Amino acid sequence: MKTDHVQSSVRALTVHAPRAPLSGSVQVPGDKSISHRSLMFAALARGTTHITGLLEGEDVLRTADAMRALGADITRTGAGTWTVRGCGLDGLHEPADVLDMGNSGTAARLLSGILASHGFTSVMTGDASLRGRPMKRVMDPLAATGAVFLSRQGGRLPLAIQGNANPPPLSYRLPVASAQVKSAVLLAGLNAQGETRVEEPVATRDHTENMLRHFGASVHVEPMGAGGRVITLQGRPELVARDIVVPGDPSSAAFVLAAALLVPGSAVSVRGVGLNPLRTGLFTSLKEMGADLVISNERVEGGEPVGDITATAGALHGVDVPATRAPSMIDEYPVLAVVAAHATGQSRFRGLEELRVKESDRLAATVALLEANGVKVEVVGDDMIVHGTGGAIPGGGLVQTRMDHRLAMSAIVMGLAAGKPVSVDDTAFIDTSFPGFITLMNSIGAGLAA
Ligand SMILES: O=C(O)C1=C[C@@H](OP(=O)(O)O)[C@@H](O)[C@H](O)C1
Ligand SMILES: C=C(OP(=O)(O)O)C(=O)O
Repeated sequence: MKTDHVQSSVRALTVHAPRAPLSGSVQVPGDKSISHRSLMFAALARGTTHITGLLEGEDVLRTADAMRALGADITRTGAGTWTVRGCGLDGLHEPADVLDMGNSGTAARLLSGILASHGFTSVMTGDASLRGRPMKRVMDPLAATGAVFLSRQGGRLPLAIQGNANPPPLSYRLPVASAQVKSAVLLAGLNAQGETRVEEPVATRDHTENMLRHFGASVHVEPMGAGGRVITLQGRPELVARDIVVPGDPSSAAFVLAAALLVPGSAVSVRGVGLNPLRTGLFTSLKEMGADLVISNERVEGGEPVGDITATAGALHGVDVPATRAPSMIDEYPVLAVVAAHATGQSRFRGLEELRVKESDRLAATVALLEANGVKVEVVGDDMIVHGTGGAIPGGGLVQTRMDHRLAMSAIVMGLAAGKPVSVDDTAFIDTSFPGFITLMNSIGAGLAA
């Protein structure tokens, strides 16, 4: 039986409400989406890229290992500071072993675009969670490269790819609102002669578009319909190394800010948070709930908007979040559901079908998290309806985190605001995206057993 290295360190935790309000000013680790892309694109560029603020979570370290296996010279020179000596577009070589992408869907799916458009054979696998997630959503568009894919039934890892070094340009309309699928197609198009085109009916995070432009590719984005976009990429660009500053991850800041909103008397600031408009749906939703959330010191760092966010505890009421907002907050629904459980009145989150295929079935897992702690919640089609307690989450339940880092962190936030302690079966997977989370939460007074 393959032992996934994160699973081998199960870390259960019982969370009690803190004796005093949370307070302080912190920084969260670098953005996971931008960190993955920094390593991948720097490896494809000519020259040496210096990265600061890289997220050193398990998921991103898997990407570093994979790009090394493909020939990039990647070195850690300090906390969050890394150097990548790139190979150029044609410089990657066949990996000598299976590429293990751990728990990371972003790593596996973006890398599939690179592997499909290089003239060698490679095999990707992952942990039990990732091996259960759909890869057909990238295999389908990437088939047009002429690459050959061999996967388990239903398009699941392990996946073997015999790539084509001279793919035709691709043209694809996304059937699901997925930045990972969009990015896989664009990455494959890098090696194609001609223009690759991706239509997305709903805009999704545009870190790939921004960063490819940063490295010198010709990428154009045009509006399409109501909220959609067409992205075009000119193939075979000369990608040139350029330094990268990774902002704080808003999907990680979400947990710290939510805890501050729920623990009475708390006020916490998170500095240097990425504020890419396609990542800030949670903050919009929290403000609609009446949250005292103040964004200050806005600036641009490394081409991305950044700001400091201060959350102050106070009364919250229910919110109706439209499906069109989902892509800009897709990873934040578990923790938003915890905030909604605390609020007064009903909240409805619409169009959550994509939650079913994350590290866990997050729709089912979030429902179970709430119900185990005495909160009434329903699923109607692809919508979740949370019946807020008005500040009296009963608690006292055990949360099964199902190898999902965001379930574990959401359960911890709930425990800090519940009447009775909340038990979390395993916090180990938090290291995939937010190493040091428990230490950081204790630095603002959470009082978690380390
Ligand atoms: O492109 C990315 O970096 C990501 C896109 C999202 O997945 P989908 O694009 O599949 O929605 C998100 O859930 C994931 O955490 C990171
Ligand atoms: C879904 C997530 O990441 P990935 O798809 O990379 O596993 C996440 O970080 O919530």
